[in-house]
Amino acid sequence: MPMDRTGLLIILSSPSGAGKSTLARRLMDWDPSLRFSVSATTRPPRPGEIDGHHYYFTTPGAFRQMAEQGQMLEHAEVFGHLYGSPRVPVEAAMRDGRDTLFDVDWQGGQQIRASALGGHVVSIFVLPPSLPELERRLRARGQDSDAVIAGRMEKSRSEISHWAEYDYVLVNDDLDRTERDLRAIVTAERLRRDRQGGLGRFVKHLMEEHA
Ligand SMILES: Nc1nc2c(ncn2[C@@H]2O[C@H](COP(=O)(O)OP(=O)(O)O)[C@@H](O)[C@H]2O)c(=O)[nH]1
Ligand SMILES: Nc1ncnc2c1ncn2[C@@H]1O[C@H](COP(=O)(O)OP(=O)(O)O)[C@@H](O)[C@H]1O
Repeated sequence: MPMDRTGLLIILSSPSGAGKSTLARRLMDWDPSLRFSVSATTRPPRPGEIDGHHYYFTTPGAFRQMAEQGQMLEHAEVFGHLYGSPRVPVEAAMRDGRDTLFDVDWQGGQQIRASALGGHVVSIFVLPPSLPELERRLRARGQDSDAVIAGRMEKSRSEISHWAEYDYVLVNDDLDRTERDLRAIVTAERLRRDRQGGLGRFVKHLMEEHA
C-alpha cells in the first residue's frame, strides 16, 4: 500500500552571501526528487544565471500583474527588486507528494508559513560564522559591485534579526558539515510529515493484513 503524503515545504533563508544557494544546490544533488521553487524577479541576471533555471527574470509590470492575479504564493521587495514564488508549481508538487525547496527572504518565509496550503512547513535559517566572513564571501563570489555588496551588508543585520522565527538555525562555517546537518533536517522532517500524514492508514492496513 503506497503511503499518502503531501509534499514538504522547505524554506531556506539567510543574509545574502551566507551560502544558501550553494547549500540548496548541494541538497538538490543529494536528492534530485526535491523541487526547487524557481522565483520570479525583477533583478537583472548575473553572469551565468539562466532564465527559468535560477530565476524567471521579468519586468516590474509583468511581475505586478502576476501578483495581482494571485499567481504568487508569496512576494516581497528585497534590495530594491521584486521577488516572488509562483504558486501553481508548488501546489502541483504538494499534490504529487514532492518536496519543494524555497530560497526566500524572511518576508517570504513568513508568507509561506501563513499561506493556506496546509502542508508540513520546515524553515531553516543559515547564519555566517561572522560578518567579516559574510563580506568576504560576497566579494569572493565576484558577481556584485562594491555598491551592491555594501547594500547587502547593510541589510544583513535586519535579515539576521528574524532568525528566531525559523525552526532550525545553522551556522555555515564548514560547508560539508552544514550540508550534512541540512540533509539530517530534511530526513527527520520527512519522517515527521509521514507520522502526521498517511502513516496512520498504513499502520491500520498493516494490522488488518494478517488479522
Ligand atoms: N520573498 C522572496 N524572497 C526571495 C525570492 N527569491 C529570492 N529571494 C531572496 O532575495 C534575496 C536576494 O536574492 P539574490 O538576488 O538571488 O541574491 P543572493 O541571495 O545574494 O544570491 C535573498 O534573500 C533571497 O532569498 C522569492 O521568491 N521571494
Ligand atoms: N561554508 C562556506 N565556506 C566558505 N565559503 C562558502 C561557504 N558557503 C558558501 N560559500 C561561498 O560564499 C559565496 C556566497 O555563497 P552563496 O551560496 O552564493 O550565498 P547566498 O545564496 O546565501 O547569497 C559563494 O562564493 C560560495 O561558494
